[in-house]
This record gives sequence, C-alpha cells and structure tokens, in this order.
Amino acid sequence: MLKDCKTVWNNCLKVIRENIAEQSFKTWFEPIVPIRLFNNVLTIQVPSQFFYEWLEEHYVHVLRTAIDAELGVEGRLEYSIVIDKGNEKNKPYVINIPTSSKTTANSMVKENRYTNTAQNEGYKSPFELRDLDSLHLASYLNPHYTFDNFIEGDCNRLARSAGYAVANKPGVTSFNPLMLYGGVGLGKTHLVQAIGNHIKNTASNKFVLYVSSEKFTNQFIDALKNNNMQNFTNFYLQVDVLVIDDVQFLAGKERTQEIFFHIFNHLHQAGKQIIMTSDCPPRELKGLQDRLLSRFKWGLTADLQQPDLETRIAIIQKKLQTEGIFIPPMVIEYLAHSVDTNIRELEGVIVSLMAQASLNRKEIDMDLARQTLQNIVQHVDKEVSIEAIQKKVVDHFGLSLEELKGKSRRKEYVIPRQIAVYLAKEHTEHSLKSIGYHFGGRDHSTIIHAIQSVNDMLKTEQEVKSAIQAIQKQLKLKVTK
Ligand SMILES: Nc1ncnc2c1ncn2[C@@H]1O[C@H](COP(=O)(O)OP(=O)(O)OP(=O)(O)O)[C@@H](O)[C@H]1O
Repeated sequence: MLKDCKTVWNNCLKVIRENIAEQSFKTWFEPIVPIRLFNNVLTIQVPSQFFYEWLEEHYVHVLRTAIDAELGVEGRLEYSIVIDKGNEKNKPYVINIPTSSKTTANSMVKENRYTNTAQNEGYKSPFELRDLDSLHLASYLNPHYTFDNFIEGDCNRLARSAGYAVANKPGVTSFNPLMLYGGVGLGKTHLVQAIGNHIKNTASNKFVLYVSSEKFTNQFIDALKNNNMQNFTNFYLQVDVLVIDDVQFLAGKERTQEIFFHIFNHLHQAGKQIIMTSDCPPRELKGLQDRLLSRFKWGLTADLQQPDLETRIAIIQKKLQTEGIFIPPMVIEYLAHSVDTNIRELEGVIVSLMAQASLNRKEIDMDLARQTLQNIVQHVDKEVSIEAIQKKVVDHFGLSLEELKGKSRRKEYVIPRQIAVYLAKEHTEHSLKSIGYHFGGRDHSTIIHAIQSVNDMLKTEQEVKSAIQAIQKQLKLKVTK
C-alpha cells in the first residue's frame, strides 16, 4: 500500500517523541506540517529559517533515525521554509539529508555508528560492521557534550575533576569504576559523554562505548531471543571504555545484572575503564545485587547537585554564546532566579524563549521571558508571582512600581515595600536572595529586616494588618489572622 506523507510523518513523530523531552517536542515538532511524499522524499514545512536551523543543529540524529525507520536508509527529508507568513508563500528549501553540507544526518549517524569499529582497525575483531549494525549494539556519543561546554560550580566540582582525570587516563587512575549520581537533569549524561568524547579525541585507539542501561537490557533480551549471546558478550568484552548510563534501570532485572556483572569483572580485571551514572548513591540503589553494588563502590563515587544561582547564570550565558544569541543580562538573571529545579528545565525555558522570539519576530525582553515562564514552568503557575503581589500592593497604596521598588526611605513608601516583601516571603517559594532581586536588588539582610518589621507591626498596627488582609483576599491567598 502506498504511504501518504501524513502517515509517514505521524509515524516519524512517534519515534521522535520517544527520544526527546516533551517540551522540546511541543516546541519544535508540533508546528511542522508534512506536505509531500514523492520518490521516497518526505517534505515538511517549517515556520522559519531559524526553526530549520535549530532542527538541523539539535535534532538531526533523531530525524534521521525516524526517517530510517519509516522510509529506510534511502529515505530523504526535505524542508520547506515559510518565508512570508502573511501570504503563506513557501520557498521550497531543499535540504537533502544525506548530501547537504550542514545536514549530515545520514553520514553522521553512519560515521558514528561505525566509529568504534573503525577505530579498532588492526585490532582483531571477530565482527564485521554489518554484525554490529544488525545487532544494533553500537551506540554513539553525542559530540555536543564536551568539557568545554560543561560549566563547573560547587555543585559538580568533584564529579567534573574526577571525570577529567579519567578522561585523560582511562583505566589507569583509581577512579575505576567512576560512578556519578544525581537527580534528574543535573548533567550526568553530559559529563559522562564529555569523558567519552575526550577519550575518543585524544586516544583514538580506544574503543569507547556509551550505552544506556535500558538499551543494554534490550540488547541482552534481543540476543537471548535470537541466540546471539556469544556475539553480545564478545562485543562488550572488546570495549576499552564502557560508559553505562542510568544503572538504576537494571534494578530487579536479575539476568541482565548477571551478564553485566560478568562483563564488569572482565573489563575491570583487564584494566578497562568503566563509568556509570545513577539517579541515587549506590547505597540507595534498590533491587541491585549486593555483589554488583559492592563493585560500584570500588572506585570513586561523586554526586551532582542542584546548581546555585551563579552556576545557573553561567550555564545560560554559555548556552546563549554557543547559539550566538543575545539576551539582556537582566533577563538572564530573571530566568536563573526563576528556574532553580534543574538544568534541563532551564534549557527548556531558553529554547522556548528563542522559539517564541523567532516565531513572533519579537526581541527577547522581560515581558516575553515572563510570559514564556508563566506558560511552561508549573510552579510559577501554582503560586502567586512576586509581580502580582507588587501590582496589588501599589494599587492598594496608590503608588507606582518605581516608588515601591525604589530607594526612598519615606514612610509612605517603606511600609508598602515591606508589606510586599512580607507577602512575597509568605506566599511564594522565592528565596530571600531572589525576593531581594525583585525589589530593586536589595540584599538579603534588608529583606529579613522588612519581614521582621511587618511581623512586629502585625501585632500592634491594625491598619497594616487590614491592608495585608485586603491584599491577600484580592489575590485569593490564605489570610493572616
Ligand atoms: N554543568 C553544566 N553545564 C552546562 N550544561 C549542563 C550542565 N549540567 C547539565 N547541563 C545540560 O543540562 C541538560 C540536562 O543534562 P543531562 O541530560 O546530562 O542530565 P542527567 O543528569 O543525565 O539527567 P537524567 O537523569 O534525566 O538523564 C543537558 O542539555 C546538559 O547539556
């Protein structure tokens, strides 16, 4: 049966969705419209040049994988870029994945798939390229993850420096295995891939293999099903540097743990480097055999923690510099203050912001940043924002925002200012530092003083108490008794 472009693209979207974050999917793939399928070439329409470039920079692998799965390796992707939104005129921008100079998806994936084996030339391998490919054993490193673009801070210093030592002397330091752990989106994959890339670039004779535990498990199950166990094990025993991501995923999978134990022992004894990541420290890994856990502790275990404000600012700056995009410092600080959960979320916000700016042809300023944050960061939605508090306070007292945030020490400004600070502390999750930032850059001792003053006034000044209660009611907040 002949496939139509919509069906093919919908199937591609399924593959893509599984491989990227939900927010990125919404931002970058939902706006795409499939418009043609002819001679195994799928044409998709994208809203702007920037959009196309972003897809090319960031999603070329996943696009290629999806096209491979749907149209086979001969399949091609072509972009049609909308150049005049008003007239809906399209300029067919022909980007043929395998041949475009920039869009090297096909060749890149192939190169990457085979790099490991190619590096082993001269090394007696029992496998041919096609064996690896048909077994789907070879994984690849993402070359974008490097030490250069990994920002160092107190939150990751030990992990980074141990990683760097291992990258320079794989298998030689006592950091074997190197186990990095930490919460979601804090840079574990980035760091271990940076180690892998560094080794690949500096010691090209080493066979570096990056694999997620999930993929390892699936490969193992496939090998069992297809009677390929010998090939599976032999393949892993050839590795010089094994990077295995998210080992918590092995929990409860007894047989996978057994084969991994065997591979681990063999590699370790042969002086090969093992690098692992997990979402918690080894002692808290449930469902893993004790003998594996004790081996995980042989080398060095280091954690990655939530980055502090300065590190978050540096990460945003680096990201923008890489993309060649300018955002006013105030907006950078605002974003770093507002998104303090993890770095992936922070990156998601920046990407959405850039997309919004590009799609709507707007400058990235505070207003756009606020709007974008309101739409995508849940906790901003759940609680009242400092801006909303400030707005209600100035309305209540008949002041301007500048007067509220300004330096004047006149009583008619100071008391409303202190009340607004108090409400921000009571009803938002912002830190004292962050509140200070929203009130004209005041330091945290000034904020503590303001809160203390309001607490004192609440006991004696009925007028202040009534004002606070009225503002709380208007904002539908819990009222202070
Ligand atoms: N210190 C850092 N400097 C620059 N970018 C960072 C840093 N830490 C994390 N990132 C970026 O944040 C994003 C999320 O990081 P990564 O995927 O490595 O997290 P993770 O800890 O492996 O998360 P998960 O547990 O969900 O797999 C990546 O795009 C990564 O490049």
